[in-house]
Amino acid sequence: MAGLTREEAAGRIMVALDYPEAGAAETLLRNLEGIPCYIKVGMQLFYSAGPGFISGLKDRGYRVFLDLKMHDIPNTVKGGASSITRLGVDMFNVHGAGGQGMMEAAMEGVEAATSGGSGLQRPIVIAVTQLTSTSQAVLNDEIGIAGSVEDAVIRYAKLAQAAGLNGVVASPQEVKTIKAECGAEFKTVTPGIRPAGAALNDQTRIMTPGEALAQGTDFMVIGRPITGAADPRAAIESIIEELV
Ligand SMILES: O=C(O)c1cc(=O)[nH]c(=O)n1[C@@H]1O[C@H](COP(=O)(O)O)[C@@H](O)[C@H]1O
Repeated sequence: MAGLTREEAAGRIMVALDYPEAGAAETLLRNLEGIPCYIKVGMQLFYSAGPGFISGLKDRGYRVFLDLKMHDIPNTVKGGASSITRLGVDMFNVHGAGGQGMMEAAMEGVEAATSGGSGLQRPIVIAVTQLTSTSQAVLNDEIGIAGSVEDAVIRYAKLAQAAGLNGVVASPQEVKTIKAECGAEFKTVTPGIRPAGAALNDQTRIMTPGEALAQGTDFMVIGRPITGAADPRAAIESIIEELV
């Protein structure tokens, strides 16, 4: 629908390896072998498999998004960002709720790790806005933030941009407004992707892969619709098919 090549389409998909240990993740990777997708490692797998798993992915040529959603005082986040940068990942995230100062500290951490001829690449740094599991009702009535989800997301996106970050994690439903407010170059990474008919699980702000691409999203984070499928390779192939 959007004229992407198969390779471009695969490159926009970030497969979320939400597994309890490396063995299960390796089984999935073997199943998807040869598909040039991005790999997302989140807290469940990283806390279990650790930095060695990340270097293994990099050695095999994968682009890696390390999703640890750092949210702490600026000094701690700065140190964490340096350590993550030294793992050689292509992308990592912090939580926008830490505010502009915390996000600036993350960028200082990246700078500290990459300066002085370290030879390390600068990862793309993005901020989590409002989780895609958060509904309008939960935001207003439970968390106690007034206004629309979209307003809250845009507020974080602008703070992230002011802090020098490269983009945000948000739902595909907010992509057009983020791009309008922050510019086309500001990256949008969107979970909450559900092929037509797939189970929503705990996601609330969702779109199909084709709809998300039409909104102009840069990357789609997709976990269970692929990892929970009886045939994960067929599942990702069918998503790629929807995007070309
Ligand atoms: O930062 C993320 O990646 C993230 C942010 C967000 O708002 N919502 C969200 O679902 N995610 C992650 O994206 C993935 C979505 O997985 P599925 O719901 O299984 O497709 C999970 O690994 C989540 O941790």
